[in-house]
Formats: sequence, structure tokens, C-alpha cells
Amino acid sequence: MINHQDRLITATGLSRDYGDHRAVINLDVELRKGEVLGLLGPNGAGKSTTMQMLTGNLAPTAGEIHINDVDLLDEPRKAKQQIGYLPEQPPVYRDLTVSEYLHYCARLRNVPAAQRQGSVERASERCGLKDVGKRLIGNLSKGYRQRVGIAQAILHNPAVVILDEPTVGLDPIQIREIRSLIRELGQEHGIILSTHILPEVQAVCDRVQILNRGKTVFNNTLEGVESLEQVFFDLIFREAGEGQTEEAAA
Ligand SMILES: Nc1ncnc2c1ncn2[C@@H]1O[C@H](COP(=O)(O)OP(=O)(O)OP(=O)(O)O)[C@@H](O)[C@H]1O
Repeated sequence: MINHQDRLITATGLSRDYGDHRAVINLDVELRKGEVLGLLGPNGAGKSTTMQMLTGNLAPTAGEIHINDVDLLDEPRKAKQQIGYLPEQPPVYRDLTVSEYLHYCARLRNVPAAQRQGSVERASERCGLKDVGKRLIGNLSKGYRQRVGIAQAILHNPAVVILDEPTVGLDPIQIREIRSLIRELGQEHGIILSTHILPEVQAVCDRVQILNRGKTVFNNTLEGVESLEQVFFDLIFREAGEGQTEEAAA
């Protein structure tokens, strides 16, 4: 039986149009505490649009989003306090030190002044940044910059953390470290992870939701799935085949 108290995100009937184009169509997304959800799909499937709606950065054309029981559309400020977001291009300032930047983000996130130092220290510790607090972000490796991006996403201790392509461009050691950080964060928060790297999903995700042409085509745990790659290609190519048949019949 589903325990509703454990639900960190309940989004129902989400749609988003760009002009005449329906990018996301009547989509449901759920995330529970302690869960790492992988959001997958080919280019243009609607992943970024969905994540931007879930983070309150893009208004849905239709649908409802509740974050930790707060209605995102009715109470956006309150709901956004429950969300940390690492966009594909981390919003880091190269001319600030790691510590200056995280303090700045804590202020933006409305962390009370008396708690900012503690929040910055906690996030730095969890992301392995304690020794680089005084370094300029511009001089860090890409892997460390990514950690800074994740640290800003968890500064205010949000219930939900949404990560867009968090390991893109990292070397294999950095990838391993960031993946283990994601798994660790997933125990306390709920995480949505979007990536094109299927082995990454098998390594860190508890459940996978695959989108194609704005709709869910798979939503399940990976138990018993030997090759996610096979599942992915079967679904996407089957749909492509069906699309061609529809077009040919039209
Ligand atoms: N601002 C926009 N204006 C018009 N169309 C858009 C806009 N943003 C996205 N789209 C279209 O909406 C669809 C879904 O795009 P979206 O970026 O959400 O997909 P995605 O799954 O994140 O793709 P990718 O893996 O390439 O990042 C695509 O057809 C895209 O061209």
C-alpha cells in the first residue's frame, strides 16, 4: 500500500505546450522519500521541460504539482524552498571562492543569517569541498565545480533534489565519486536524475521513468531488468515504428 506521507512529489496531468507543439502530454510524476528516480528519454522527449515545471521555473499548460504537500502553483515560494536544482549548466560564478559562492546562494535561498555558516559547512562537508573553500571556482576541476553545483542544490536542506546530467564531462573517477554522492543524498532526500547515460541509471536509480514524445512509456523499478539499454531501445524503436505506421496510414 502507498504511504502518502512519504510522497515528496506528486505531479498529475502535467502538460506543456510551446505554441502548437505539445512537449509534455498529461504526465504523472511521483517521488518518494529515499528514492532516486531516473528520468530518461531520447532528445526532445520532454525531460528538461518536465524538470523545469517540477522546479517551478516553467508554468505547466495544465496539471498540478505538489512538493512535500505544498501546491507549487498556489504557493510557489514555499514549495520552492523544498527543492534543490542542479541545471545542466551549473550556475557557478568563476570569480568567487567556493565559500563566498555558497554563502551567496544561502542568502538567495533565504537561509537565516545565523544559520548560513552552518548550512555552508554542512553542504561543503557532504560534497567533499571542505578543503577547497578558499579556492576560486574558476580554478577548480570540472568535477569539483560539479560538486559546488550539487552543494548549492542541497544548501537549504530541501526535501527534493533535481539533477540534470550531473556527470556529463567528468572523468571516470569523478563520475564514481559523484554517483556515490548521489546515492548517499538519496537516502535522506528524494532525487530526480536526468541523464543519457544508461549504466549510470542502473548504478544509482531505484526507479526509472522513460519519456518519449512527451509521454511516459515506462515507469518501474529496475528489479529483474538485465539490460536497461535493451528496454530503452525496444520501447523507443517500437514507438518510432508505430509513429511511421500512423504517418504512412495518414
Ligand atoms: N522554449 C521552447 N520553445 C519551443 N519549443 C521548445 C522549447 N523548449 C523545448 N521545446 C521543444 O519541446 C520538446 C521537448 O524538449 P525538452 O528540451 O523538454 O526535451 P529533452 O527530453 O530535455 O531533450 P534533450 O535530451 O535534448 O535535452 C522538443 O521538441 C523541443 O524542441
